[in-house]
Amino acid sequence: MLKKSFLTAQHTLYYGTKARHFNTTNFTSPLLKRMLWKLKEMERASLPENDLKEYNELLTNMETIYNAADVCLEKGPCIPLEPDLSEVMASSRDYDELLWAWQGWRDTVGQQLRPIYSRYVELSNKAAKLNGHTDTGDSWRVVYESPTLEKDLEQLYHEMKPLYLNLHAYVRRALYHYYGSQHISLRGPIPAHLLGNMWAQSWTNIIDLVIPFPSSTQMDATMAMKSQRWTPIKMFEEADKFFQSLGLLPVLPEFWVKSMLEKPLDGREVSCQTSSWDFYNGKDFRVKQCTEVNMEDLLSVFHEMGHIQYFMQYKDLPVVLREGANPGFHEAMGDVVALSVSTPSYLHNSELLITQIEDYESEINFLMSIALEKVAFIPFSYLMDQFRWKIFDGRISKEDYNQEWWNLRLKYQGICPPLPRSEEDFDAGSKFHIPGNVPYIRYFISSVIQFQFHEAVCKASGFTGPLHKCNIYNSQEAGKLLGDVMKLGFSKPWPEAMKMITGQYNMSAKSLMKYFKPLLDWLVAENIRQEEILGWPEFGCLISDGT
Ligand SMILES: O=C(CCC(O)(O)[C@H](Cc1ccccc1)NC(=O)c1ccccc1)N[C@@H](Cc1ccccc1)C(=O)O
Ligand SMILES: [Zn+2]
Repeated sequence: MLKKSFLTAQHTLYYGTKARHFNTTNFTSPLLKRMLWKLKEMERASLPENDLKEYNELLTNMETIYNAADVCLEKGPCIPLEPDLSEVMASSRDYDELLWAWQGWRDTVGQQLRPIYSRYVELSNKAAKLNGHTDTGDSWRVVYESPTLEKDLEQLYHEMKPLYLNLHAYVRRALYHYYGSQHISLRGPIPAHLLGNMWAQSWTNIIDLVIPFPSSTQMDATMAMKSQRWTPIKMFEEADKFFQSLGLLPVLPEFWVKSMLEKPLDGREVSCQTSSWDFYNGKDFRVKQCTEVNMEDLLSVFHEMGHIQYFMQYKDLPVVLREGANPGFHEAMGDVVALSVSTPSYLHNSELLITQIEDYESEINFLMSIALEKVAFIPFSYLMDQFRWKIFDGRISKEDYNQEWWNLRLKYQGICPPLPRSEEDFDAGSKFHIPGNVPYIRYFISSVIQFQFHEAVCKASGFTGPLHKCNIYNSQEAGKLLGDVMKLGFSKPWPEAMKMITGQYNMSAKSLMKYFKPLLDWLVAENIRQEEILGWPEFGCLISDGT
């Protein structure tokens, strides 16, 4: 991989340097200007050879540490993140067992990564400056072609904040009832290890603790998938069928042969971080996923098949334009389709949901299950690059990585570390995308635009009911909207692609807020009834030594 990465950089340097000879100011073709602008973005290829070699080694070391990490039981096996530790975080309801997994993962991964990360930051910034950017954060943001990007994102975050605060207060109350007042304060943040996920980024796994109407329909497609002996292949076939029902492209035969759809049983060490790959030859597209048979992974399958669909739709463009309109678009396509997959109507048609009761209580239960995924994710996906942008531009110095990480986790998510943390730790490094050098604001943007796309494709399909009941299965009109934008790749500025789908140029949280309106109304009433405090005026966890 190191050898290939070096050869790729040489290729990028050769063509990027050639592109730099052209002054495109007076060029008449916008497409040509765009292609040359893209070619000039050489990233790491601009580094002197020895720096480039060191940079690639740092990235490889960080990813190796992350992939090889596991947590060892006193007597007995060492267990990896996927699927074992994630399963503990999802299903354990024992405060101390959750604490063991949460701390073990961070002790193993975070501490090793810390010294490597600060050197990676230095070299990454050096490359950014050689490409004419102020720092790596600047170079990451330039792909969105928007001088007001940071302000626009802050505005979107504030539009959605009331929804998050009400969900947070309600969930805190439910966890307070279950884990008790010695662990949770109703005026404080929520301990980070109690939310059903290693990073508290998705709260769907604690639906059983927070379900508003326990006696009404609880969508549990996971049980049905397991009892009907679904397999990972079947999950990908279902996704492929759904995309075809929209008039979009089926995956090619090679996909089924060359993808890795399950964790290998032959003991091979693989990275179980999910990813999709375009081999740029117009026919080889692959997913690598350690798929488990459950609803969460079914949605992840749709997410990845959205990447694959994008690859196939733009496969005939010049290579330099084979990208999403912006990285958020590439992350959103699969999730738009997944919003339909989550509906009782789709699950019923797939025989994953027997009863389909349409009463108010089932509707609130349903909206809660979607909010635990999508609303809980908003502050997490926002803070991940607030953190890194500040490191890259020097506002966060390497001595303060962990303190600043927890300041942001408290400020935006209202969660706290259930154990004392120090600057020996690097808790941000426990999330793949940090050692994996994968920007994260794309997922925040996807969270917003996927609801704009959902509203647009539902309208195109002729659906007129409430957004959360819309299932676009079999709608060629819906598929055409998405397909036409995916065919553009990176050839047009993303606002034009946005206008093609939604009729407007800008990102807006209105669709997301419209989707969750019935739930927000219920949450506000419930929180008033319980006299909840919105937010967390107290700031720390009740650490077990009673402080
Ligand atoms: O990381 C992922 C899914 C993996 C991916 O598809 O976004 C993957 C990330 C990755 C992995 C290795 C190298 C680079 C990126 N992205 C792709 O495979 C990808 C991205 C852009 C174009 C083509 C493929 N999801 C995020 C956020 C998320 C998304 C959707 C639902 C829940 C959570 C997470 O799990 O925290
Ligand atoms: Zn993705």
